Amino acid sequence: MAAAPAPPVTATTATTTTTATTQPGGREALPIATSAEVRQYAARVARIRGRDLVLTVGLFALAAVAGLFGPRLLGSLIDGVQKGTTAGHVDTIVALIALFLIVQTVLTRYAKLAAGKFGEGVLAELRENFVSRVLELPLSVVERAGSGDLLSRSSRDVDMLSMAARYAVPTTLVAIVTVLLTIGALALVSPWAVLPLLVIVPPIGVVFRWYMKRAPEGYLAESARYADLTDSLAETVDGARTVEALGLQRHRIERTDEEIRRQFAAERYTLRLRCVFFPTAESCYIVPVALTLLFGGLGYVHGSFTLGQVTAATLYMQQIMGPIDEMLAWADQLQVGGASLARLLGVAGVPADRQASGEQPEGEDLRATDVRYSYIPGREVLHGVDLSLRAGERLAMVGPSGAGKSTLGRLLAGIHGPTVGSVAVGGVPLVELPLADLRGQVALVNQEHHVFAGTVRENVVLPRPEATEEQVREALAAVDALTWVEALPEGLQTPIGANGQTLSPAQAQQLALARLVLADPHTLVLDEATSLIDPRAARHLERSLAAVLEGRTVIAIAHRLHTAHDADRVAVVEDGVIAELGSHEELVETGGAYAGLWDSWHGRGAAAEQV
Ligand SMILES: Nc1ncnc2c1ncn2[C@@H]1O[C@H](COP(=O)(O)OP(=O)(O)OP(=O)(O)O)[C@@H](O)[C@H]1O
Repeated sequence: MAAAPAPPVTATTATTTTTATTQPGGREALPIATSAEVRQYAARVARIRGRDLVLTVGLFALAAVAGLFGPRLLGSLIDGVQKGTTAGHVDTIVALIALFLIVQTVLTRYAKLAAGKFGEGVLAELRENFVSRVLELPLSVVERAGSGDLLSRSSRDVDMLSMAARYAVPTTLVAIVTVLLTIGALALVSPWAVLPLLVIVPPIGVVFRWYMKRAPEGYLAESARYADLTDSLAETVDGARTVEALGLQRHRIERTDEEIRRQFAAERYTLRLRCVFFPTAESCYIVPVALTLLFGGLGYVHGSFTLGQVTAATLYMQQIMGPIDEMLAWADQLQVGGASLARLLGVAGVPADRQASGEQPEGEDLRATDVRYSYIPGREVLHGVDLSLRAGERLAMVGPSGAGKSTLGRLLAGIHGPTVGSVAVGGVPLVELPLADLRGQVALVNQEHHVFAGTVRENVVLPRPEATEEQVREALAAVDALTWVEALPEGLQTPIGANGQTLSPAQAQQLALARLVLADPHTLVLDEATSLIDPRAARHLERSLAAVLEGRTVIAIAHRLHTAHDADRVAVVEDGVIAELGSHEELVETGGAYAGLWDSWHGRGAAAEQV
């Protein structure tokens, strides 16, 4: 096969430190664990599951020992027949061969069972760790990495690893044990019988080293390219309407073609490695058998070996090639599994963006002190914001597009931690509160009203799984949603989301609001909560929202000036700082940016309501 150029490897070769790398499109891939970390993890698993591992290897070793009696007995049978023996002796040997075959079969069955238990146990633990690590990932990291990377790690990499844990690891261990025992059995037949095996060690060693030097990078690059492709496809599907509206089909197809080309190059590279490695290794297998027959035959003619010895040595030589082949074949799968394990473990290398200090907030006041924030290192979008809110206060944030209102809102809701400075509630920084406690203090309300696959009840109780039926109904009633929920075919138990009843955006938003009522935070940050919903639904929703806001501190990112007019204070955000802060009256009197906006709103009338 023609040599393919090696694809550029953006995933690290995992030799020194856990690393995040930049992907096409400016995305920052999640980190990949180093080979030292992968080895440490494997050693830890071997320690924790030592009993299962010893049982598995022990049973396979016993099965291999049982399998070694056959050739030896056959050899002695041939020698016996040659020298002249009784029919009874022949029958005994045949019965013994049959007995050892049965013992080997039974032991192999239990060994495979033990191997299965071991592999499934390792996999289950790894999956659980992975899921809990993914759920703890800082949102900012997921946003930077894109969903494709996470999706491919949780699907393709888990699949690859399950192949390795279920089959490659146990089979390789068994093959190693079987090869060692068979070499021992060969040496017992005659120390000379081991020599033909040594002939194939150099060529297989060379090609194996050549392969192992290239394969880890190759498989990591293959996984990374697969993640890029998944990302690109997911982006196209998510943004299908935008693609259609802006006529971007050609552009998206070209982008996908490019991703496919890169993935193809990565796969062709690893295929080329396999095309060199496997044929070379497999063509070596026949050599020791041929040499044993040749030199064994010569030795027999010269009287150095018996026919039985030659038969036993040839059978052992043939028998040993099976496990050697399995070792080499699974080495490939182990490489793939190792690369996948490095990608799964790498997720644990993402530093947490919050660390619970155990302190409890005293009071409900929210305070931002010298808050600075950068999405991309070196590109600050908030430049030192100070803001203090009393419990129960209503603050409206206004300002031009891109000024930093949403970013500040997300920091005030504790979604992201500030790069510099702090946002604290009752004296405790939000990033020092466990997530469950944080959601009971401050929450963000925005246009994202995702409906999870499950029943209406399951969707509402997400922040408080222990909520009673009565509390769920009260929460739904508070946002004016109980009537339509009860009208659904199975009421609270009606399946919604994927494969369930379809909800309107307003209904989905009401469920999100009911969730908030259950979480019961004292402070809410509203970001464009109703702007995308049709005006009639919006009015209905505003009533639901008003019920939720009642009695809470509210920071509203205001897109209508009347929201600002009705608020206790208004913050004008410009270029990442709070340029003006005061009540509507004070700001109008000062004659600054807000006064200008207010004048123009008056001047243009209701049509100019949008800021
Ligand atoms: N996820 C992100 N990654 C990188 N930069 C971002 C990200 N989100 C926002 N920004 C940048 O941060 C700056 C502030 O954006 P932000 O959305 O907070 O402004 P805004 O005042 O809320 O604007 P709008 O009213 O249009 O929503 C902008 O320059 C924007 O491009």
